[in-house]
Amino acid sequence: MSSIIKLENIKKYYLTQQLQLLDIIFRRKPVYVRAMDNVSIEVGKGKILGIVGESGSGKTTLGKIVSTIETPTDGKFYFNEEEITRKTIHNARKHISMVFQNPYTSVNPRMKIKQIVSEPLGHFDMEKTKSVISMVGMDYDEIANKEPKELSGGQIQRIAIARSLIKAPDVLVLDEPTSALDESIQAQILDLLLDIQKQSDLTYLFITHNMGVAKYVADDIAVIYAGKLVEYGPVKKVMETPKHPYTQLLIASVPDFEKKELQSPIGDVPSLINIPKGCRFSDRCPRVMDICRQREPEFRDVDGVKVLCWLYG
Ligand SMILES: Nc1ncnc2c1ncn2[C@@H]1O[C@H](COP(=O)(O)OP(=O)(O)OP(=O)(O)O)[C@@H](O)[C@H]1O
Repeated sequence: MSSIIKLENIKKYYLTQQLQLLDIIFRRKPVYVRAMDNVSIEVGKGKILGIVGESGSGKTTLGKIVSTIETPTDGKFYFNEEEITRKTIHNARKHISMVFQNPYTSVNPRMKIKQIVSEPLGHFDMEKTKSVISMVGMDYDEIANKEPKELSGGQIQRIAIARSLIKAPDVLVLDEPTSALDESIQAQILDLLLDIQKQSDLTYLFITHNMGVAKYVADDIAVIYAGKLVEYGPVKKVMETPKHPYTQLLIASVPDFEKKELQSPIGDVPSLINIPKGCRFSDRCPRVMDICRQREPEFRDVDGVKVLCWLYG
C-alpha cells in the first residue's frame, strides 16, 4: 500500500517561555512542553485513521503537523511519498485541509457564508462555492448571504466542512468535528463526513477523544497518551482485543445501555514538561509492574497491532 501521509519519528516540543536576557546571562535552560515524542504513522489513500486520546495527549498537535500549520521539531513527514521540506510544503498545503472543533470560533462572524466558504481560494468562485455547499447538504440560495449568527452549530460546522473542501483537497484533518455539537446533530455530521469521504475518495485523519466515534468512522486507530503513540493498528483488532491498558480504559469509558455518557478514565495525563520516568502511563496503569516505572517500553508487534507496553516484553 502506498501511503499518502507518512510520519517518521515526529517530535514537537514547544518552548514554554521565550528566554529573556537574564535567563541567558544566568544560563537558565529553556523549558519545553514535549507535546509529541517519536510518533510514526502511515495513512493509505482513501483511508480513515482515527487519532484517539484524552485532552492534552497531543492529538491537535499531530493534526496541526499533518495539516502543515505546525512544523515538527524533529522527524520526517512525507506527503505522497515526497518529504515535506521548505521547498515542498507549499505543494502539500494545497492538498491538505483542516476542520476544527468549534464551528463558531473557526469562522469569521462578520463575513457572509459565501465569503467564508470561498475565502481559502483567495477570490470568489460562485460555481465552486455552490458545489461544496451542496456537498454538505445545504442550499446556496438560502444561506449564501447570511452571517454565521443566523445559523445553528450543526449548520456552521457544515459550512466549515464546505470551506475545507473548496480547494479539492486529498486529505482532511478533522479535529473533534462533532464534539461541540448536540448529540442528535453529531450522528448527522459523522454520516455526512463519511459520505463525502466515499464520494471524493478522500483520506481522513479523524481526531476524537471518543473510542466509539473512532470505531464508527475509522479503518485504523492510533491511540496517543502524553505525546506518545501507545497502540496502533486496524480498528477491528484494536476495538475487539485492545492490548494496551490505556486503550482498554478508553474503550471502557464509551457509553452503552447502562452508561449514558462518556466517562473519563480516572486520573490525568501527566505534565508534558516533567515527563515521568519509564512508561508515561505507569502512574495510572491498573497493571503496572516495577519495570514500567524504570524504563520506557519499546514498540512490539502483537497480532498485527503495534503496542508500547511492558506487558508484551
Ligand atoms: N503552542 C503551544 N505552546 C505550548 N504548549 C502547547 C502549545 N500547543 C499545545 N501545547 C501543549 O501540548 C500538549 C498537547 O496539546 P494538544 O492540544 O495537542 O492536546 P489534545 O490531545 O489535542 O488536547 P485537547 O483535546 O484538549 O485539544 C498540551 O500540554 C498543551 O498544553
